[in-house]
Amino acid sequence: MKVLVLGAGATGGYFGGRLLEKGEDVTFLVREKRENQLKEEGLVIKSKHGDAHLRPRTIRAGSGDEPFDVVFIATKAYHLKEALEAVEPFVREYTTVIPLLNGIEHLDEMRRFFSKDQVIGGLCFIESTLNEKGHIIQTSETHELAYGEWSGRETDRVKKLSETFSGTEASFRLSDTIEQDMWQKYLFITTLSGMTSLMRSSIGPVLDTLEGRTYLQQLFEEVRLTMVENGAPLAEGIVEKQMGLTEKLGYNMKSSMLRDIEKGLHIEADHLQGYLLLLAERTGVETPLLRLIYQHLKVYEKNLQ
Ligand SMILES: NC(=O)C1=CN([C@@H]2O[C@H](COP(=O)(O)OP(=O)(O)OC[C@H]3O[C@@H](n4cnc5c(N)ncnc54)[C@H](OP(=O)(O)O)[C@@H]3O)[C@@H](O)[C@H]2O)C=CC1
Ligand SMILES: CC(C)(CO)C(=O)C(=O)O
Repeated sequence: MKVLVLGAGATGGYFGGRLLEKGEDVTFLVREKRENQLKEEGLVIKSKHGDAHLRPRTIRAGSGDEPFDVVFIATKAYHLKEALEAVEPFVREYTTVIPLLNGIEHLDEMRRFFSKDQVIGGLCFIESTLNEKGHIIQTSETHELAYGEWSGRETDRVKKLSETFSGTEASFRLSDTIEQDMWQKYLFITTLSGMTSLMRSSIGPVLDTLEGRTYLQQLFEEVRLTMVENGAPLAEGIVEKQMGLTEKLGYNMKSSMLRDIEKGLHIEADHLQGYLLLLAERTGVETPLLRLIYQHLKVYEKNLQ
């Protein structure tokens, strides 16, 4: 299977790199600076699951229209439109497109570019970042990429994907509840990134204070209610489950949003917290803490300009 990864950053570089390491036919669609970095340094993964030093094949936007069987979309949400324009010529009607972004709003944009049938569900659980040399630094125990049909069915195409993804160092999981998985990850990441960014702290110190835990629970509840009122298929008891998961995170665990803030980079505030506020307004859900967090993130963005 010919695999194209759009974006050789922290997530795309990691999972695409693991497929390449296994011997799959992987190409990365990149921009000039990253292409040069990959030529000079190679695709370097430093991970608790084993390091890798790879020489990937890269292509650039406008460099032709070679077809691919599967395309991973692994950019930040604020780069999505340009990224989709770049990848479009490499997609055919038989191509399966798998998004790795956090959130939900990108699905609308992707379905405008490709047919509903081409885009399946996808997400990843991983802590990964790029250092100043462009090396991928992967620090979490979990390094899982989940994908699946919206119907949950094990179709021929996802069976073929499973074969391609099996035996890889990272964990690729075929899910029969991918829509629910994506909403639940969205609940988790909006809360975790919102709280750790607001507090400018990893999760440990936040949980170490009584008020921190109370606010975390309140934020989970605001987001859960917003999602449920907008028809999201969340499981019963999801807040208790995710509070439990959060308590088990390492003391120094940070969201990728906080890591980006620490590096002075752009963040996905509109895509994550902002979109939820729109959904809350649409259905009349009160979300005071989410509003404060969004305002805080917008002030950070304003100061970047
Ligand atoms: N990092 C993490 O731990 C996790 C991240 N996520 C989510 O995954 C998504 C991707 O995040 P992440 O991998 O961290 O982001 P990164 O910024 O590390 O990587 C994104 C990559 O996309 C590239 N890119 C952007 N636009 C284009 C384009 N038009 N053509 C080609 N390449 C392009 C960027 O390249 P360039 O260098 O040219 O800008 C960059 O290398 C986000 O939604 C994030 O929330 C989810 C789970 C964990
Ligand atoms: C919480 C985590 C690390 C899980 O994958 C994540 O998605 C992020 O920080 O963006």
